[in-house]
Amino acid sequence: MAHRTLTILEIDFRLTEGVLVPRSAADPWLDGRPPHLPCGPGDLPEVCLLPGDPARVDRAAAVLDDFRVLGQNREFRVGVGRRGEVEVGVCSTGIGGPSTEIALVELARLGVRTVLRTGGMGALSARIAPGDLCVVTEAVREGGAASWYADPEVRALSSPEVRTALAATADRAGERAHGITVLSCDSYYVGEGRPVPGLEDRAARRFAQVEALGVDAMDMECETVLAVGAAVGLRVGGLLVAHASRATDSWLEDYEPAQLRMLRVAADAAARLSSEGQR
Ligand SMILES: O=P(O)(O)O[C@H]1O[C@H](CO)[C@@H](O)[C@H]1O
Ligand SMILES: O=c1cc[nH]c(=O)[nH]1
Repeated sequence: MAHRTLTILEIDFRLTEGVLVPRSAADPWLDGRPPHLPCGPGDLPEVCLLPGDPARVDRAAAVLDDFRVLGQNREFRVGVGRRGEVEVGVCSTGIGGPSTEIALVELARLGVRTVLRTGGMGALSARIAPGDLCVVTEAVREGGAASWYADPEVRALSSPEVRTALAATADRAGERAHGITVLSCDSYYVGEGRPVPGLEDRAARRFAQVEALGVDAMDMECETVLAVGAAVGLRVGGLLVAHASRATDSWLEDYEPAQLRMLRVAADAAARLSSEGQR
């Protein structure tokens, strides 16, 4: 519908029932297209995978048939493919709460109904080794973008049917996926207790604080996906892969195969959830 948009004196107008209407600043969608995600009405299926990293959108081509990229704007790269007979979307969220919030709100308005974060994490629990898959039960909330959508005492939980689909699909693929609680934080370095020159003590205090919480892992988007997604009416869940273990101070250098295992399980779960929705 972009052909119906006119730009006059650098202001975008849309033609609505024969009348030219300028783009609203309060609600800056134009002809059903959002201001950030590079897609429009009818482009996306009802289930969407949400990696943080835009490069993981292209990796999804290895697990989805007829995969095509719809476009990229900023950190938001969007593609669509098929797992079996079922269409599955993939949209990168970028790093952290603010860009993830934007993706969720725009996806919900574009008609997506179920979202699965497919991301990396740092394991805190010694039972989780680098490369292990984990199904998220809950994200511990540390504020940020999600606090505008759900009060701090509201728990950020995955939807039971999404969690069940991910666990069952992982099991069928022969993966021993851990059920985990993840702490989501909008800071990768000091916030995740990593030393920064001159801030080593602060980072060490933070890491001790994180360890005392007793969570299984840390990432930067699960809270937003679960809390904002639920607030805007989506079914939500997350399948994570341990890129690193903070318990053993180990890092998975050959990360690609682990990401593909995660994407394959997530794509199967997405197809399962989508066909359940159609019954
Ligand atoms: O693996 P992705 O989904 O990119 O996410 C993880 O990687 C980034 C940090 O390197 C953060 O966004 C973290 O949550
Ligand atoms: O240690 C890690 C690894 C991936 N993602 C994170 O947020 N932390």
